[in-house]
Amino acid sequence: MQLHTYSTVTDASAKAFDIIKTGIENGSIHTLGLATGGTPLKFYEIFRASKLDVSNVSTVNLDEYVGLNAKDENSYCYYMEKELFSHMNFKETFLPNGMAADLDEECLHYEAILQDHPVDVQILGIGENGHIGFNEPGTSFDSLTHVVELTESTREANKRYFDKEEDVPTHAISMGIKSILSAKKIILLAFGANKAEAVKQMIEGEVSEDCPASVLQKHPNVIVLADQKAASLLKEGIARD
Ligand SMILES: O=P(O)(O)OC[C@H]1O[C@](O)(CO)[C@@H](O)[C@@H]1O
Repeated sequence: MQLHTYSTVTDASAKAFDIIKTGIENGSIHTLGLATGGTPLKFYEIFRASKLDVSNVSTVNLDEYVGLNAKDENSYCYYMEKELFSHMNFKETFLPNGMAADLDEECLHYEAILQDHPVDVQILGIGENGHIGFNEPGTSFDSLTHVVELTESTREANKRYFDKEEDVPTHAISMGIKSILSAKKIILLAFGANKAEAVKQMIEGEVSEDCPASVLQKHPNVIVLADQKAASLLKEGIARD
């Protein structure tokens, strides 16, 4: 795992975009894995301002809430349209359908989409409890796309986007840990002091399902782009550049 630390979110996000831009321009990125939440907002701002030609690029998103339709401002589908897709010319874009009548069927369907669109680079955020996608602590490292019951800590962290706490969905569809690990390259963004403990566990902790992000230690090509606050609990002297 490589770690790069930056003094600003903008610098770290610009680095993430540089890597993606290079891959798209040299033809090595056909499918881009995308994330939602607060973390990648600056990355998307830089991305959409670039007006990069992405007509040969497909995207797959990590997750979607169950029960929110594409017009719901809190759905990840709405978020992606607003922050990126409506500004760009992607070939095709995929998110799990949280409105599917048969959610288990939808998980199989999404996993088939992932098989047809192997992810070249996956953008990830990290939850305060170490979750990646919506894979909460305890999720099997062998998991594929599945329906997740959200933990109280994740619902609490995400309630800032909703009018009322009870509006925060209780379930989501998420790519599984195994699905995420099949990406050829992973760029994890982590910003803010509230992510410092999760970043420490991810990088220095033992690889354990108690911290889903720790599984990234086993992936051969992971770059962590963190601000100094998120990296603040790491041991002095840990390899960084
Ligand atoms: O970027 P945020 O809003 O801190 O959220 C962290 C993670 O939690 C989620 O919002 C939910 O899984 C992810 O999309 C994100 O990577």
